[in-house]
Amino acid sequence: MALASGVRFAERALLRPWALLRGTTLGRTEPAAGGGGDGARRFGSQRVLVEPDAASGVAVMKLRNPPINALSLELLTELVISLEKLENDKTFRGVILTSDCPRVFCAGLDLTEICGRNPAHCAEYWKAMQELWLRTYLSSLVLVAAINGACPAGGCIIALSCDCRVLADNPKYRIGLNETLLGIIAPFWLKDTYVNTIGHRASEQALQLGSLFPPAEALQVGLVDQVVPEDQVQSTALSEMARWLAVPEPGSSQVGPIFFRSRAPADQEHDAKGHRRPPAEAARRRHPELCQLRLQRLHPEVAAGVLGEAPTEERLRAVLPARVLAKPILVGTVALEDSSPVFAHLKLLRALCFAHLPRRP
Ligand SMILES: CCCCCC/C=C/CC(=O)SCCNC(=O)CCNC(=O)[C@H](O)C(C)(C)COP(=O)(O)OP(=O)(O)OC[C@H]1O[C@@H](n2cnc3c(N)ncnc32)[C@H](O)[C@@H]1OP(=O)(O)O
Repeated sequence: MALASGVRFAERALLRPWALLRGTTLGRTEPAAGGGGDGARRFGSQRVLVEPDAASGVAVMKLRNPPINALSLELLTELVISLEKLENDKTFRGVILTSDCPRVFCAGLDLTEICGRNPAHCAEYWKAMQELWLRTYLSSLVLVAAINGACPAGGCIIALSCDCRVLADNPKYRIGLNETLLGIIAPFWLKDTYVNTIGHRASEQALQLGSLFPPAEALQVGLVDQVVPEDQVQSTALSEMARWLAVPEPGSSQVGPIFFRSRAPADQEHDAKGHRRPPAEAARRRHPELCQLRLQRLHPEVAAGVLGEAPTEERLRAVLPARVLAKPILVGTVALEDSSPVFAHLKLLRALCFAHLPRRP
């Protein structure tokens, strides 16, 4: 949610996602649907459509990377840029995140970005993913997720990074962190995000089992705040947004993501002169491990030994999309440096570990 109003992401140099973009048109501006009589203009990029309403200070941001809104490097990058653009525009205080693709909110990481790619690409991809997480989780805007489709894995993380979640009541629209079923072990920050939302025991169970919750269960466990008929998702999200924005000067109080989402000692939040650090820098100080993530090409046996048991080919074949498996798999693993202070906590650092599988016959 909103941070102190004067606090913005000054540390832009750390977030230079446009450098990652290849062949993407950004900043296209066109009249908003419905006339845009208030002067608000629709803008966006190839994969992110932004419909701003200057009068209410709320923008609707739609993911449109068909068919399933997989988080490709381009989509991650364009999301970061679009959010940054709105954060920099004082007109806007809230964003509703939703999908422009039927039946899917977001399928999570684009597995084609990490299968059969070289370590440099995987590292670039992993970094972009973390940047989006930091950008959403520590956003100075109120973020409401209008979840109008399936919401597994990375899609769920995006939703969890929002202040509030409204899910369409369709049993096919399941939500949760199913990473373990893919042989991906949740990094600590992903686990923490789950715990912060649904509590320790529920997270322990859900993460380890890779549970995907249908709407009623998602509501019961606290993963979403409202479940409503599909045609009411958008309007409910707008009502929720109004409720959050009704709080005077959200973020100028001590109640905001920094308050709730960190347990940082004061010296990580403030510099020697007592000035509040930019949120991205504060987050990096709290979690130096984030900066230390390195892609290492580990020998499969080493990966299995260091990172725990590698998933079997049968298991992966059962869950991974056929298109992904058609490519030579993997890739290696993302792990923390040996020198990381948390290296001992294996459960937390088994970040992204796939088995080394032979080419599909
Ligand atoms: C804030 C930053 C993010 C932090 C992220 C932290 C880490 C997250 C880890 C992950 O996200 S790993 C990815 C896990 N994702 C999944 O398990 C989703 C798998 N997909 C599905 O469950 C379904 O596809 C769906 C999303 C429910 C949609 O079902 P639908 O029946 O509508 O479509 P499909 O026929 O299944 O798929 C269409 C097409 O898309 C391919 N595909 C599906 N998922 C992915 C994916 N994640 N990456 C790449 N490609 C994917 C699928 O293979 C089909 O391809 P085809 O060529 O048409 O056969």
